[in-house]
Amino acid sequence: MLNLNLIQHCANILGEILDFHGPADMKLSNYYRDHGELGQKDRGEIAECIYGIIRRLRFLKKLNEDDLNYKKLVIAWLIKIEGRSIRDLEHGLSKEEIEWAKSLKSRDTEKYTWPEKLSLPDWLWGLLVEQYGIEEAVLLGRSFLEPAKLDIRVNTIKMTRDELIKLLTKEVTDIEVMKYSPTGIRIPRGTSLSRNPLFIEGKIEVQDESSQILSFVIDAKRGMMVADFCAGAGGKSLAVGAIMKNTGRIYAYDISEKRIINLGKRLKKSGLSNLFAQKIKNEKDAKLKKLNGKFDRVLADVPCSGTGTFRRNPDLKWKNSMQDLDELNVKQLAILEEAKKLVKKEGRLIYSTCSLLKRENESIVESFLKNNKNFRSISVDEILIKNQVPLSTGNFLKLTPLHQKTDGFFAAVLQRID
Ligand SMILES: C[S@@+](CC[C@H](N)C(=O)[O-])C[C@H]1O[C@@H](n2cnc3c(N)ncnc32)[C@H](O)[C@@H]1O
Repeated sequence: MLNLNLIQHCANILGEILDFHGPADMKLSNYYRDHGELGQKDRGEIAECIYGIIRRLRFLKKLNEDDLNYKKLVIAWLIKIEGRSIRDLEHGLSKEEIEWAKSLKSRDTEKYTWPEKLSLPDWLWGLLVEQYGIEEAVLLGRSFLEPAKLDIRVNTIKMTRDELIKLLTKEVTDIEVMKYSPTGIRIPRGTSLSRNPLFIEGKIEVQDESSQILSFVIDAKRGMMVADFCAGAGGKSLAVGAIMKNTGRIYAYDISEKRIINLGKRLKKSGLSNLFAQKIKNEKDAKLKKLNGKFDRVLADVPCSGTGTFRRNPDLKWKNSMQDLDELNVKQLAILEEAKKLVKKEGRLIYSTCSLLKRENESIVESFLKNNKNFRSISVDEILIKNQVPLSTGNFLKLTPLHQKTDGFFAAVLQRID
């Protein structure tokens, strides 16, 4: 619960974050760095408040009559979402602010539209309703408002999940064994791990359950050649490397130098020696040519709207537009068209996004299959069964925070059949 002395800090941070230039978590870290007087507990409470406000920004702005007065946004969040009483807040507020806070009580929020109540942009609400129907869209919208717990993957190169649980029980009270991923546990959000020896020694990684499940969908076997086309900082490459028990070879590519450098740092502590990371200029980089037709598995975890990750990255709600979605669609198909060239005969191309939108998922796969008759979609369910993942979502992997309590995620497995 927010200590009221921190209200002004929260208002200052909102002033920096709400232009939505740059990631919210980075701006928050920068603020903490410039305000060394804020202790660990204060930082936790501030983060809770800031993310709570970004999650419900549209609703809170509406209450605020669209006035971007940052302190009032914090007050509205405290009163309407956190249920704090006005008397509790009084000593930190001016007379005018107290009067305004009192007026909040009488606002009739029932008459707000669904996207206002659920704090979603109209364009996205339209797509969700079209795809899921209004009832499920409302439930999905509500699920985006629930903050996610912290998901951990055990690095099975170094220890088992049981060993991890035994060790962690001493310091973390509420540990859940993941329902689907055989390598994961879920712990309370806000648990600080950066100085934990398990993290420093590469025995654990922070990774959402959906991404852990994907690493089993890739179905990489010992000794295989695997390419991770959009590897980012390597979360999925590292997980696959461990599943392959440090055999075979994984080539991880990304256009972002910074992410490839971060991957290198994580790789060092992972204990893996089967992973090679390289920066590429773009999906047509000449480096890739000599590897055409060489891979058993090629993952294209393409850039997307991130609609599946709103619980963790609520600022994404306010960063994308319909036009961005059009541009993303072009890029997604272009990457898939280049990634396919790396797949060998009988090999598999895995297309994935952390999006809930058909336009970025099924529609891209459909277009691809239409133009590439030498690929066919194979059942994700069957792969999951073989890998002892107790989950069934049909031909494609389709996860949502509403149904599986994971980030929203999509994957299709496309086998080369010529
Ligand atoms: C969804 S993220 C990947 C996340 C990553 N697989 C992980 O598990 O952390 C998409 C990545 O694609 C990269 N990217 C964007 N355009 C690309 C391209 N043309 N070729 C390769 N990677 C690209 C971005 O830099 C970003 O890291």
